[in-house]
Amino acid sequence: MMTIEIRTVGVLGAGQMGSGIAQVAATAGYTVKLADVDLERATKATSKIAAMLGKLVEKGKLTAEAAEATAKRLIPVAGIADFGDCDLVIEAATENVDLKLKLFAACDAAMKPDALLASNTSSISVTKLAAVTKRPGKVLGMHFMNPVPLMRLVEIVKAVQTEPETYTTIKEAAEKMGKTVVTSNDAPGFLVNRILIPMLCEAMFAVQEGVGTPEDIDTGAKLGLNPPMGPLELADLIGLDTVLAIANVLYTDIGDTKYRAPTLLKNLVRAGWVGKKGGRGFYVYDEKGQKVPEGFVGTITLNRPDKLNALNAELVGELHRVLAEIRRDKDLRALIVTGAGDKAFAAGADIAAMSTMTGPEAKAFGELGHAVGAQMETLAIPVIAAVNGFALGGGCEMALACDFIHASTKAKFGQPEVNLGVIPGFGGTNRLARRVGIGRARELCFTGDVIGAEEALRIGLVNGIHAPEELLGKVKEIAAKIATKGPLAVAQAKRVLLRGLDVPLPTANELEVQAFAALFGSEDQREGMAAFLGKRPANFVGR
Ligand SMILES: C/C=C(\C)C(=O)SCCNC(=O)CCNC(=O)[C@H](O)C(C)(C)COP(=O)(O)OP(=O)(O)OC[C@H]1O[C@@H](n2cnc3c(N)ncnc32)[C@H](O)[C@@H]1OP(=O)(O)O
Repeated sequence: MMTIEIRTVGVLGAGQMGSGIAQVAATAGYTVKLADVDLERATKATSKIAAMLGKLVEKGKLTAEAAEATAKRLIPVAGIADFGDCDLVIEAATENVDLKLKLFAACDAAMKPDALLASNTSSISVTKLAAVTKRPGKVLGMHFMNPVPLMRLVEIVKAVQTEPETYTTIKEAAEKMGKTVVTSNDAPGFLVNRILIPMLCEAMFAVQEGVGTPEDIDTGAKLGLNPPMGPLELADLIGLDTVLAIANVLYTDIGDTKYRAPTLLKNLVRAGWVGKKGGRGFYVYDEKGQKVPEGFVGTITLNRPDKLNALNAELVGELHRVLAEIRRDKDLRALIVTGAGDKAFAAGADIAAMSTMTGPEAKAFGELGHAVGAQMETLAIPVIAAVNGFALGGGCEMALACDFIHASTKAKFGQPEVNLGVIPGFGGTNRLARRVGIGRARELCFTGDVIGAEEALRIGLVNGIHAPEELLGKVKEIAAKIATKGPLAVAQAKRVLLRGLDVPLPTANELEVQAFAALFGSEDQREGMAAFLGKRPANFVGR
C-alpha cells in the first residue's frame, strides 16, 4: 500500500505541548498549520514560538536565517476545517477522552482520505480514538515528552487498527523532528507512563505512610538513582491532576490494585494543590514557578485589635522576647510583621498607659521601644512590615524599624505625637528622616499629619501598596522569594546597608568590600555560582 509523503502537518491544540510539537515540526522543515479553539489563540501561540526561536538565535543555537524560515512555515489557522490539505494532523488537546473522541471525528471529516491522524495522548486508548474515524488504519499515538523541543523521546503507540505503512511514515517523521522513537502497543499507560506513574505513586505512598519527608525522598532518589529530578518534584511538574488521571486509567484498565492512586494524591488534587502550575503540590512555588522552601518565613502579628494594636509595655515586651527567640532560630530566612484585625497595624503607643507615666518611666518605655527597633534592624534576616491599616506614632515607628514596608491601600501613616504634647519616642524622628528625607520627616513630625497609602508610596515611605485582601499574600511572596536566595548573602547585604548609613561613604564602601570577600569560600557562594553555570536553580543552605 502506498503511503502519503508528509509535507504539511496540522497541530490541534496550541498549549504547551501543541506549541512544542509545532515548533519541532516547523524546525524539521514541515509546513505547520496550528489550530486551537480560535484564530486568536493560534496566532498568539505562533508569535510565542517565533519569540522562542529568537531566543535560540541569541544563544547561538540557531541561525537568524533558519529561525526566519522556520517562523514562515508556521501558519496559525482558525480551526479543524483548515486541515483539509494536511498530510498529518497531530492532536494535542487536553487529556480528556470525550473531547479527544469529538476532535478525532471532526478531524477525520475535515482531512483528505489518505492523510494520517495522530494523538499526543499520554494515556487514552488510541484504538478507541481510531475507532471513531473512517481511517482507523491511518491512526496512531505520537506521545511527545514535555518540554517537546528539549526532550528527545517520542513514544509511538500502535492502535490495534494501525497499518504498518502508517507506523513507518510516522516513525520517519518523528525522526526527522530530531526525536528517538520507542514503540508501544496500545496498553494502559503505554511504555513510559506504565513505568513512571507507579514510581511516582510509590514515592507518594512513602510520604503518606510517614516513611520519609518529600525532601528526603527526592534527595534519596536524585543522589541514589541519578535522575535529574526527584519523583515528587517531577509529579509536581507534570501536574498532580494529570498524574492522578493516568493512575486512574492504569488502575481501571489493568484492574490490579498495585496501580491504585494514593489517598494523599487524591486529597492534594481535591484541595486544588495540583503542583507547580497551581503554586502548590508537594512543594510550594513562587509566581515564577521556583520552589519556595517552606517553614523559612515567620510572621509576627501585633495582636490587640480591640485597641487597634496600641503598643503597651506588655505588648512591646512580648515583641522583644519573640524577636530574641527568632534571633536564635537558624531555619528562618525572612520575617513579616503585621497587625491583627482589618483596621490597624498599630495605632501608636498606648496613650492610656502613657498618660500616667513619669519622666523616668517614659524613658524606660522609650528604651524598650528602641530595643525592639534595634532587634529588628540587627536580625540577620530581612523583616518586612505588612501595614494593614493605621500605622501611627509607635506603629509607624515599628514599621520603620523593619527593612521595608508594603501597605494596604487602606493604610494610614503619621507621627501625630505633637497632638499629645510629646514627640516620637520609638525611633520615629530619625528613621523617618532617613527613609523619606529630612524635609518630609520634619513636616510630618511638626504637623502630626496623617497620610494615606498613595502618598506614603509617593514619598518612598512604603515600597508597594496592594488591595487589603492581597497584602499579606503579596508580602509572603516577597518573603518567600528572599527565602530562596543565599541567606548569608542576604544577611551581609542587610548589615552593610544598615551600617553604611551611619559612616562616611569611603568607610561604607570598605564595609561592602569586606562583606563581599567574606562570602567567598562559603558553601552558598560555591553553590550559587555552580548553579548558574550548570543552568539549574541554586539550593542554598546558609553556610
Ligand atoms: C512612642 C510612641 C508614642 C509616643 C505614640 O505612639 S503616641 C500615640 C500616637 N497615636 C495616636 O495618637 C493615634 C491615637 N488613635 C487615634 O487617633 C484613633 O484611634 C484612630 C484615628 C487611629 C482610629 O479612630 P477610630 O476609628 O475612631 O477608633 P477609636 O479611636 O474608637 O479606637 C478604637 C479603640 O482603640 C483605642 N485606641 C486607639 N489608639 C490608641 C492608642 N494609641 N492608645 C490607646 N488606645 C488606643 C481607642 O481608645 C478605642 O478604645 P475604646 O474606646 O473602644 O476602649
